[in-house]
Amino acid sequence: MMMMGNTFGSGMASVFFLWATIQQFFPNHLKIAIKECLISSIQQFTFVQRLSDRFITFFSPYVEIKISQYDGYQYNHAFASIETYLSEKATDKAKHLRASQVRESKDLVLKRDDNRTRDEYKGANVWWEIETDSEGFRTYKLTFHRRSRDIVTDSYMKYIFEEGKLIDAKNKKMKLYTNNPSSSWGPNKTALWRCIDFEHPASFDTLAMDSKKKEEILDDLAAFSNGKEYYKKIGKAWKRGYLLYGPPGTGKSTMIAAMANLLNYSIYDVELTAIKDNSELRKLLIGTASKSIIVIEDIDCSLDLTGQRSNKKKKKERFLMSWKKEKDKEDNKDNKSFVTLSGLLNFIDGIWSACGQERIIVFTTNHLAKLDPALIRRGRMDMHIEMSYCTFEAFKSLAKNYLDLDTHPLYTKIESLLKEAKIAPADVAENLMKKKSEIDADGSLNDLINALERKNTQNATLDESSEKHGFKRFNPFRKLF
Ligand SMILES: Nc1ncnc2c1ncn2[C@@H]1O[C@H](COP(=O)(O)OP(=O)(O)OP(=O)(O)O)[C@@H](O)[C@H]1O
Ligand SMILES: [Mg+2]
Repeated sequence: MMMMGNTFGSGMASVFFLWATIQQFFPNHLKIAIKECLISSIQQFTFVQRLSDRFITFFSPYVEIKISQYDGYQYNHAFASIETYLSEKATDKAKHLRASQVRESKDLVLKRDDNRTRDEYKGANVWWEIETDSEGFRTYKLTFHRRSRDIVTDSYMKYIFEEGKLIDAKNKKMKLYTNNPSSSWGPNKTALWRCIDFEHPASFDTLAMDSKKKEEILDDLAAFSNGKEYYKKIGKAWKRGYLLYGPPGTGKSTMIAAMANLLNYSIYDVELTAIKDNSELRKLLIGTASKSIIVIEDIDCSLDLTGQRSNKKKKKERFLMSWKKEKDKEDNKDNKSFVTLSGLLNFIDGIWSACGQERIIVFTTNHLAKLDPALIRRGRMDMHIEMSYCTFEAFKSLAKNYLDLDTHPLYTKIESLLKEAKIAPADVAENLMKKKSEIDADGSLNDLINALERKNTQNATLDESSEKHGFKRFNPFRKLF
């Protein structure tokens, strides 16, 4: 076809060149005769081409439709539906299958495991093929006979998109995506995100924290997820930011998992240090789907996001950044991120955030005081949630969870020790965990009491030495809000 097109083009050029020469040198009556002759040969040529087109179509009567994983920067959700449909539904027609066991189910689940699958719909045969380009982006190619064109375009495509969505809803499969290039997860390897099924047992029922605070968070999440019309009415992008702060082991990551389970959202775990620059961050964030939680853990460690820098310091940093960039270009081995605070802020409240709807952004930090006030101001991070050391109320909820205990004679002692001790729920949970085959509530509670007493002695020693040296113990988690 291509060759035929070229021949036709160069043939036409020669005809026009000939005509120009004739115009210049030939008498009128000859010109008219030659003109008529030329017109009839052009007509014959186009006729031959039409004929050859029909000939090719006759011998290759197949039509192809391509569905790519990404439409520009945006993830193509039709692609995801096709993938779900093909991997779960079209197994009876596939030659190669993959068996796996899913969560609580005892049965093996069969999934398609070949690159080419035949499917049948209302008597029409179609073939699906997956192609991966050099950058890792995938494209589904659908091939069918042209006589099935109407069935395929009018109803088969609609059918598979709907089926794919239904299967996803039924399986309630949430995904955990990461952009970390070092992770070698499969099977959905893409250049932007890699993902696995998200299966975390965390829930708000098992999360030990102040019950009033928990209630507030649950109400906020419910208002957000049902707020489609409200956000539209007030003209705001349907998104919400949560900042979780507190010492290590107080349940920040657990709360994110509980949020995902509650709302049935997928999680995008953003590794900022693996992102080259602001434009790569933008690409990544635009590639996220709706109904998702975008998580940036330990934001203070991921980037230099400290606030109130002096101009002099800023200038010096900018100089160092550009120098480093040049150096990176040179040896291309330093993996440092060049995402800036403004790049991040731009995403949070810029137009990028409006590209997708129903998205939650969560930042976590152990050091609230280290963050730039611009990053955590209200409106950007709508709700600031302090995850604190274990209180007696949180302990009771952990004991109920781990030991099935509502009350115990040792509770009074534990309550008074907890008033002094700064112990994370993770450490309490560690002591309450079953160490033998049988639950030994007394043993676990005594372990906890020993741990609390040790903590209190350590704190007392620290306080004593602080007083002696005339400084106060620094508390980075002082409540700012
Ligand atoms: N509030 C809590 N309620 C129930 N379990 C908790 C709580 N906090 C911590 N845990 C337990 O401790 C483990 C560690 O908690 P998690 O990873 O959520 O802490 P974190 O605050 O994210 O810590 P880090 O700041 O180090 O990331 C969890 O697997 C969970 O079992
Ligand atoms: Mg964590």
